Amino acid sequence: MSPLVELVAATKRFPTARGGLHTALRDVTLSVEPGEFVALVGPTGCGKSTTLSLVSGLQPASSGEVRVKGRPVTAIPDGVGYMFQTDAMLPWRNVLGNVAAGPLWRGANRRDARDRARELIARVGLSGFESYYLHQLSGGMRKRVALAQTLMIEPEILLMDEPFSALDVQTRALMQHELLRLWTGSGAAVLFVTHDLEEAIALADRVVVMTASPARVKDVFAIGLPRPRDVEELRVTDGFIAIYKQIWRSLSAEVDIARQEQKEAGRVA
Ligand SMILES: Nc1ncnc2c1ncn2[C@@H]1O[C@H](COP(=O)(O)OP(=O)(O)OP(=O)(O)O)[C@@H](O)[C@H]1O
Repeated sequence: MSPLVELVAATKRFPTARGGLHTALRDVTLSVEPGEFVALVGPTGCGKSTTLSLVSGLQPASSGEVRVKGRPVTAIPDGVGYMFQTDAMLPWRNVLGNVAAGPLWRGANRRDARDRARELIARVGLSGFESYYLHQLSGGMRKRVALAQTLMIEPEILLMDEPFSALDVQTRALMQHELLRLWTGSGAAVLFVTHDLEEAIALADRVVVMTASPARVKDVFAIGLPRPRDVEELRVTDGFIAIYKQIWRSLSAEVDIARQEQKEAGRVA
């Protein structure tokens, strides 16, 4: 059986302002199996979001192959949910209206969409807040709305691009916990981009370390920590600390390279 998500020697080049080409990804080979949680970590600007945009069909690969459910990605594939760092909530709609919006745009029956939205609002812990608007919600509550919006399509694949990075430490831990709770048993595969190595280890089955730009896959680490996981308790266990040190050795070398390159670019500019 083919993996749910598969990149084979995927390369992405972007045109630069000076008329040249910038290689953001080079020969990235990566797969995600059904139900698997994979985290991508790498230095700032290395190409993590670009990897997600190839899988989501938002950007075509310049060369190589990108397949979802065994088929080449040419447009946004069915069954893919996307959650970004920024909120995707419409300020003029309340929580219920926002969560129901996606299926309504796709022509779903109004009552069915709203019933399902209510169900999901309850699942993310926001019962009673259906009529609230964006400005009446905390950062964590907005993330819950975003999760409910994404789950409305019952995604087989969840692409998450630093979804919790704007949150304070406590709310972030709470949302990580909520994500694991909602993901467990859903059967969905997750491809999760983060700057935060602790977050990657706490959540994922595998952590993929990407190189400094252009991004390649440097190392892949299997996270054998047992589930269910308590993301806060886990961080102080010997197993967590041991795998953290191992991955950090790989990642920190790339962070140093990226910093050095930035310094040199600054000197040239
Ligand atoms: N649409 C685009 N057009 C031109 N260049 C782009 C485009 N999207 C990304 N890039 C460039 O590709 C490189 C990788 O960007 P990307 O956003 O994928 O990195 P990242 O690892 O997700 O960054 P961060 O860690 O800061 O979120 C960067 O140099 C970026 O400027």
